[in-house]
Amino acid sequence: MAQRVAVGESAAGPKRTSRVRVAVRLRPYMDKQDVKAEGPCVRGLDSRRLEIINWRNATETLQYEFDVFHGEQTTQREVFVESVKPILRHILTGQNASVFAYGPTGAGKTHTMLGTSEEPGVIPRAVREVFSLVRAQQAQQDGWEYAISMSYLEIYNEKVLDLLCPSTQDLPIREDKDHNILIPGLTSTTLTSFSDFHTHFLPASLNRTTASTKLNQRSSRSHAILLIKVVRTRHGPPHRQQTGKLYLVDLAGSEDNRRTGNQGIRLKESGAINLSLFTLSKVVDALNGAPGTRVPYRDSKLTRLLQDSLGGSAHSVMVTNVAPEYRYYFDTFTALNFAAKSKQIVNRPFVRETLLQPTLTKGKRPREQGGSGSSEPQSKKAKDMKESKTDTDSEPSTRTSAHPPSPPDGMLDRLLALEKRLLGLPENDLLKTVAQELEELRAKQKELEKKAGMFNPSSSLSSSSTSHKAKVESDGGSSALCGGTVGTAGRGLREDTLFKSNVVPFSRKPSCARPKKQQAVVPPLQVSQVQSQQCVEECKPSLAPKKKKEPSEPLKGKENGGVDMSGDDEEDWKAQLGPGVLLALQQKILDTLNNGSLRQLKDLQLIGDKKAKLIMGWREINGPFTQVEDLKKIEGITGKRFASFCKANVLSSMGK
Ligand SMILES: Nc1ncnc2c1ncn2[C@@H]1O[C@H](COP(=O)(O)OP(=O)(O)OP(=O)(O)O)[C@@H](O)[C@H]1O
Repeated sequence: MAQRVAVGESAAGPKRTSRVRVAVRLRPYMDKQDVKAEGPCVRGLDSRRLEIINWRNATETLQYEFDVFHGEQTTQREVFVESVKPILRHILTGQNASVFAYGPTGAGKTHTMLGTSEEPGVIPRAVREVFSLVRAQQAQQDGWEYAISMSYLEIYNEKVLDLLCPSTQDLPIREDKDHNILIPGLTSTTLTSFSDFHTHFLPASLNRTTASTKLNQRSSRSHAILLIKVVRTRHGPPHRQQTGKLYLVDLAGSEDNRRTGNQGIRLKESGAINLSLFTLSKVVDALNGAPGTRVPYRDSKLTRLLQDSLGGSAHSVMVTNVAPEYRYYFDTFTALNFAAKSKQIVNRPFVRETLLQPTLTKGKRPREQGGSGSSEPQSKKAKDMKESKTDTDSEPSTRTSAHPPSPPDGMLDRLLALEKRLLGLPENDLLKTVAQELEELRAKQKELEKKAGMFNPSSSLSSSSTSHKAKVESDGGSSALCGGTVGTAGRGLREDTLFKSNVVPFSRKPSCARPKKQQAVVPPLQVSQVQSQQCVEECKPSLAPKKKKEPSEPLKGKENGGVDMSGDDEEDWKAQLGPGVLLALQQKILDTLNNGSLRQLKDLQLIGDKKAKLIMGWREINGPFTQVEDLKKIEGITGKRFASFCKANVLSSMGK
């Protein structure tokens, strides 16, 4: 009987493990992607390290270290030779290998994996290499007979589609008793030469689902997975067969739909893409967590399919593609954190081998069975990072940090959690959150209506007096990425400490100047008629007269639009509301601050994209806000600004 044996458990030697090798590739800077001419926010330091400007303080950078860093000038050949070629030999000995390109949309994943006819990428180079490895083995007459085959599929909207046979419907993913992942019905085409591969692969690639989005004219809307299988058979005794699989995966890009401009079908695709990448990051989390943690492979088709390539049996290489322009900053930041996490995954390679029945006739391929087989110890992966040229942009002499550049323990968890939230909630969670929110609002409305009934019901005020649209100038919002209002003075001690170990001053002047002032449309302050009545009764001297001039007088808006309600009557309005109402409304704001998604935070008055992200970052690092006043600990939120925030949001939520 045949049996699959983990390399580590073989008699051949002590336990050996193979971890996921992480390479990061920085795409060349593209003018057209940088409409504000802000320059790059990421740069290479050496053949393993890069740095990115700290979004909390533009005078600092965050440094990361990976197995390999491929700078902007790296050629396709160099990427292949340094990051991919070393793992390919394993598939000739019954082991699995996988290469997957991860990263934000438009950062260069397809370029890396597929490339062009002038600059072929990892996929054509890897397949060519497999053929030449097999030829070399055959030339040695090692007693094995080799057969190479390919399958090609895409996961589109959580459906597995056969790219070699596009008419087939969603294919099932199965696992056999040896935990091999199988896709019954998936076309498998035998290849006899590299040109054979070309013949089948090129037309199949055209079947892949792509579309134009704001960020990429030809954006991959699916995860494409090429499977190259090498089966080697020994016909003399002992009759054995080994199957090695190579997965070459071009993942769809993670997307922030506020930037892609996706709508309709694109938005649905994007939801599926983000969900599967989110699951991928959960899988990575679990693999890095305590032993025995449940790994949620089954939560998405992508992770289910990659199950025997990630954290399992494969020699894996993840090429994380990042883009240097500021518009990709948060995508880059989260991708780097994801990659840094993945670096810790440990795989345990094993040989997939079947002992053949002696009666097997030549040419017949037996079914894979469980059973014992010999295992081949995998040689420990050599640290063969050759020192490549130093990125010309880097200025190591100006750096003073002697600390290891990778983020400190614990920080990664928090950053990953932040990443997940920034990627957006899964659709179901989002719906639940919205439903819950609506429920609360209804209850609040009832409560307010009840209260309103207690005041003079005949008194009325036109709602137009409090509802106003005005174009206001942003305060120059000063992107957090560019320093702007983000100073260091207000930064919490803990945040300072956390970053101290791996941040150094960015040695050149940050190329981003303060952003140009933006025009923002102020959403109407929705104070309902009910509250208006309440105000007239309770706050005659202050609020009522002011309402008259509000529509014609643009208010000072901050961030993404909002109203600056600060003024002489700062404390008056609180008194007018009454302590009970005020407390309830403040609690609601506090809940949003602690639990709100990025979108919900941005829905708060005077909170724009930058502040919302700062709030998320703050609570990731410091835990929940204990009181609304804690907001003052966020950089750029001064006492005055906080007062305006409170007033605008309390009044605004009364209006809801
Ligand atoms: N290393 C590189 N050198 C030159 N051009 C590059 C490089 N990487 C990417 N590009 C170019 O950048 C653009 C976007 O790259 P690509 O389509 O590969 O991104 P992607 O990450 O696959 O995006 P998506 O996830 O939306 O499919 C393409 O025009 C591509 O040719």
